[in-house]
Amino acid sequence: MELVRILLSRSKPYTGYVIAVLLLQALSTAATLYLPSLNAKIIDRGVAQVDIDYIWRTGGIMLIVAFVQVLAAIAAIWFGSRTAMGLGRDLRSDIFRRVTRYSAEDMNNFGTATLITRGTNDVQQIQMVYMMMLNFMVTAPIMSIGGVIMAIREDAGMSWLVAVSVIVLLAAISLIIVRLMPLFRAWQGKLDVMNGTLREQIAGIRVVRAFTREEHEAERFRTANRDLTELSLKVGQLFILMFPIITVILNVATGAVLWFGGHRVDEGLVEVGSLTAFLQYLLQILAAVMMGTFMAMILPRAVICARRITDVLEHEPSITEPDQPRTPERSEGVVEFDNVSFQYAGAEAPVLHDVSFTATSGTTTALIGATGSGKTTALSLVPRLYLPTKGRVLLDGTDIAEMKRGDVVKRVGLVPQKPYLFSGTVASNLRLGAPEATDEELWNALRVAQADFVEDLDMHIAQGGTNVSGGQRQRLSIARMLVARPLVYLFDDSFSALDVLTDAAVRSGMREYTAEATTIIVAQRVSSIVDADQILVMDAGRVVARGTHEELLESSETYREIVESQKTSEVA
Ligand SMILES: Nc1ncnc2c1ncn2[C@@H]1O[C@H](COP(=O)(O)OP(=O)(O)OP(=O)(O)O)[C@@H](O)[C@H]1O
Repeated sequence: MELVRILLSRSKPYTGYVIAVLLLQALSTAATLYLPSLNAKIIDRGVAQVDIDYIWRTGGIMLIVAFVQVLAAIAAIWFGSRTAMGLGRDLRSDIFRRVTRYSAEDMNNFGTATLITRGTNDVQQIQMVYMMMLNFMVTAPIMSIGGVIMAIREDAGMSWLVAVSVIVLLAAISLIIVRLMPLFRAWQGKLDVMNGTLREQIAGIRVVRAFTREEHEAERFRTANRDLTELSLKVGQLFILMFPIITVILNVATGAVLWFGGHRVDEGLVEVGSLTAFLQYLLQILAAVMMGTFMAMILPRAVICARRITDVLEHEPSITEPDQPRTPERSEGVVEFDNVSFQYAGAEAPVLHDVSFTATSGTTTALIGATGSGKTTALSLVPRLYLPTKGRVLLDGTDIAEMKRGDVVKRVGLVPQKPYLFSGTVASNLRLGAPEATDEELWNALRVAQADFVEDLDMHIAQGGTNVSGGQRQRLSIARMLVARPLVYLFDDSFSALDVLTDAAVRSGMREYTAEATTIIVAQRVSSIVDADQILVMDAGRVVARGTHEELLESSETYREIVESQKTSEVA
């Protein structure tokens, strides 16, 4: 079972701590078990025979035992917490490390939201169960078995009372738990729905406002929220029921012990002190039973979480490092697509079919075509975000599948369609690919990328770059790539948020960077690519025409249509 595997394998670094917890808990429980029998002695010998000296002495021992019990319990919890928290930290960092090795395809398959939940909430569940296990694992068995032995030693004649109380308590708690479990499972589902709704609404708040859908969305959220609340109330009601029921059982058990015990004291079968001790042992046994049932209640959830975490940790990234990596002998940045086809995992048909072209250094290759024709997909094969399902992508003559990821990334820079900025400053974002870049280099890249809104390199950038506009984000991410100075520059529709004049200014400024490099541009606007050395016209995943702007105007009907459609829209 995954939970056992996770706990056993990951406890290894904390073996010393785990042993300490177990020993300390054993000590603390033994002390707890010892106390009632000392109490019995004080009553039966000290009080009954008015032996003040004996009362003092045994009372002193009780004090020391109680002190040891408290100290051992505190220390056990301290070691237990450190172990459980340490295990949680290790798990989280392993999940993080594994996820950073995932390819784009793996990320698509899992989904960001669930990976976050698994790395936070699920780990927390495991931590909690582990912490309880460490503390109950020793306490509950010792307390229940030891309690039974000690109780029988005090008065064997009433042991049937222990059996009856345990059975009644178990039956009552089980009845409640059986009704709670499905509610718990449903609750997890409802929580997911509410989180999902909330996430979607916050992320899409602008669209909601733009289409004045606030009322509709509020209603959707209200429903999700109400479902969760109703279920939580049901869970709460059962929980509330649990406490009075347990209290009643404990009190009835106490009453029964006093009733039957009282008669036995009358008959001289047992002494008062032993009766008191018996009562305390009975309560301890019932407490141990409650611990056990509580564990049984939270265990299934942890089992599910462990399974979800194991799925992440054992998922082999779909793109792995080659066993014998090859490094290209040249460093020119020549990109070659050799009969490349590509199909997304789970998709019904390929989105690229037999794409072949070569982009050499010092030249610009442009991809143009209808929405969904596969331009972005083709571009994302260059930095090895995906591997082709057929054919090869070569970088300086070497298949990128055979290169180390680091070697590919060093040579290739991509400005994605939706650029992402990290929380920090302009400088920290620009230095992402070149940590040693000087301020001067940053300013130069900003100037070329027309990011003239930046007045200070320490300007704050919010998570995701949400405190700058879409166009500004694009300029910053262009600057970020310029700073890294790769051999291959990939622009995925990176100029779309720029106006025509800025677009032209950026492209002409970039020549000082890209003169020797290979540039591949995906563009919607023909004006962005008229100067390109070769233009590939894509349609439904195929390259249907290639050539310069002039050549294509002559030869390609599709290209002419694209040019015409843009002229019409410009006039309009
Ligand atoms: N992660 C994915 N999983 C499955 N199919 C995908 C995925 N991403 C894109 N596709 C599909 O692949 C096809 C090509 O998409 P791609 O993004 O490469 O097109 P594009 O030419 O760049 O479009 P646009 O100009 O709109 O950016 C589309 O039909 C799209 O539905």
